[in-house]
Amino acid sequence: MTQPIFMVGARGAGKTTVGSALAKALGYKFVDTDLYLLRTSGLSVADIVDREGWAGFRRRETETLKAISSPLTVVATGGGVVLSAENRDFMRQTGTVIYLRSPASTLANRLEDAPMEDQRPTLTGKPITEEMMQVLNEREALYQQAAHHVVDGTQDPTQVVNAIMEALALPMAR
Ligand SMILES: Nc1ncnc2c1ncn2[C@@H]1O[C@H](COP(=O)(O)OP(=O)(O)OP(=O)(O)O)[C@@H](O)[C@H]1O
Ligand SMILES: O=C(O)C1=C[C@@H](O)[C@@H](O)[C@H](O)C1
Ligand SMILES: [Mg+2]
Repeated sequence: MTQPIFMVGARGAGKTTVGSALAKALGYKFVDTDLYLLRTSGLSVADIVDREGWAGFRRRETETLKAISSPLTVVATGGGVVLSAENRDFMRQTGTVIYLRSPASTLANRLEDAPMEDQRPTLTGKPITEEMMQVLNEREALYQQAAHHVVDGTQDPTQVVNAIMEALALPMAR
């Protein structure tokens, strides 16, 4: 299997953390749409949203997704990548899509510990637990629709990597 592996899920799901560990375990390259955008434009998500609105950010995200996806690569996506049918189709058709699934309470706890507001400006204006409940209500079906494999993301990152390897029927990481 050489096609890209796309990590999807909500903010705090571990797409960046687990995706990077998975790439290491597989000897794949690791890329991240949020970090690529930050590095290439010099603008944080909050900066882009201030200047261009969420629609501008989503346009850039779609361009980035297509530009950085290549064989033997793990791609950590942004939490909202599944909102676009174009993105969902692209990922499903060109790669293997892993949905890292955790309840809103787990996501909110992680985000409270590491808010990174520049990269995660509020989506709803609500407190974090309510925001994550609303986001999952709105997106759960889209994450499921995009995914080839749904993996429990509540375990520690090494265990999540091993669960993904098992789902992909690959030898386990040590
Ligand atoms: N499996 C895990 N167990 C415990 N903590 C985790 C796990 N995965 C991620 N974290 C922690 O949760 C926080 C968010 O993780 P990460 O940045 O990887 O999420 P993300 O899905 O990439 O979010 P975003 O959509 O905002 O980019 C980090 O502080 C990270 O250390
Ligand atoms: O869930 C979302 O909509 C987002 C998640 C982050 O990864 C960033 O892509 C951005 O903050 C938007
Ligand atoms: Mg991330």
